[in-house]
Amino acid sequence: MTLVAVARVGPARKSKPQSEEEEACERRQSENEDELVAAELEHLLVQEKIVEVNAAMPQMKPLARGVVRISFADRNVGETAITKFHGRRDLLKSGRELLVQEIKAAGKKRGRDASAASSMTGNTDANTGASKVIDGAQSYREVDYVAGDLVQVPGLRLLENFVNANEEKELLSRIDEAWEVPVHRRQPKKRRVRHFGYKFDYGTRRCDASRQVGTFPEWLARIADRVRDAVREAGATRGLEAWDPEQVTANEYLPGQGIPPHVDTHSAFTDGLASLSLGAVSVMRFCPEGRREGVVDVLLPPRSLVIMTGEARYRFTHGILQRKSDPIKGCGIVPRETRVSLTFRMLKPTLECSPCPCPVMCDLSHTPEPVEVPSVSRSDDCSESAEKPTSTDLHRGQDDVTKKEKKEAL
Ligand SMILES: O=C(O)CCC(=O)C(=O)O
Ligand SMILES: [Fe+2]
Repeated sequence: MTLVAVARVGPARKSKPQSEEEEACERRQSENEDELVAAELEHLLVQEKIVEVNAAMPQMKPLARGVVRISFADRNVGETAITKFHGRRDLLKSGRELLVQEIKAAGKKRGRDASAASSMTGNTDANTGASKVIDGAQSYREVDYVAGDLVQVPGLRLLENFVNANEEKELLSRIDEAWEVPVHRRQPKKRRVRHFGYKFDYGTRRCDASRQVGTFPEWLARIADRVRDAVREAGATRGLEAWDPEQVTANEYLPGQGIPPHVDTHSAFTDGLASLSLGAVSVMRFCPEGRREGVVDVLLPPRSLVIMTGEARYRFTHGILQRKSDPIKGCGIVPRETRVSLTFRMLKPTLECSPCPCPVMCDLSHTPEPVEVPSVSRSDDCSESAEKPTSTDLHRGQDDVTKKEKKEAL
């Protein structure tokens, strides 16, 4: 996979030239200058020990005035370079600030250059040089710190400081006692997981309600009670007064690890999901019906609880991009650290989803009501016989997770 960074140097260019000749001269100079910037960047990659001398160098291509596109064949090298270069004024001989304006995985998609070029024409905050939303899921976006009710994703709620630092420490050490050895071929190969209450089956994306793997240990039951009260309160208008978590999954995300966009299986879990973040900040991406338009990135601070009810639970996919750093408003590009999450869910007594709040994201078949065709027999809504593609398959626009990784990582 190729990673593309668009580096831009400031400040603004010299005053407008008077004659055609001066203009041509200026153009030549600026073309030269951009070649020089490209050469300087190349030199910097070696100097900063990001690539080795004689190693295959990233490709540098001047794109427009003061803009250089850098293609990295190696994702890690690209991300390291970007983390080290962004926002620095001390790197270029000219003393101009280096801004990494866009970074994305280059695919075979057409119009790639056009999107890169459009990102240079006014999408940059003049004061900070930070990149704004450029192209939905295709690019790095700066994530604002969002808390409280998140209006763009109805039913999403973030409660900060849900546990304190001591509780966080204790939880982390308890979870760390016994990570599971992957047994299913689709169980995440890289991300470590642990299940409480019921095992999650990565093949069916459900829990086998007949196979309880024990009750919650005391340390988890205490937190589960608090999560129960918070979800009940958040979902009071949706009839979640009796919500009680029965299954908990612990996930460990090392830098560069994530979870593909998905909706938790409609037929297996009730409305109301909650996830507690521990250890480090991360960014969760929500997409309406898995589409890139309307994507919302939400910062999850450590010790916070994110609650999904209604549309957030049934209609929006949620996922964590596989990144080594996240651009966070006011903090710059923040390297990822190990995050552990505890996801609390309640099982449905039987596999059903009726009436389904969002049939396109449902794992069960929802056949439209028959319209005066008495001779055609139809299976009931929510029959298991005709499964739709999974919600993960329905997702479009995931930028940096390959199909294979998607299958493996969920
Ligand atoms: O890590 C998280 O917070 C989310 C995990 C998740 O979405 C899941 O286990 O279904
Ligand atoms: Fe989930």
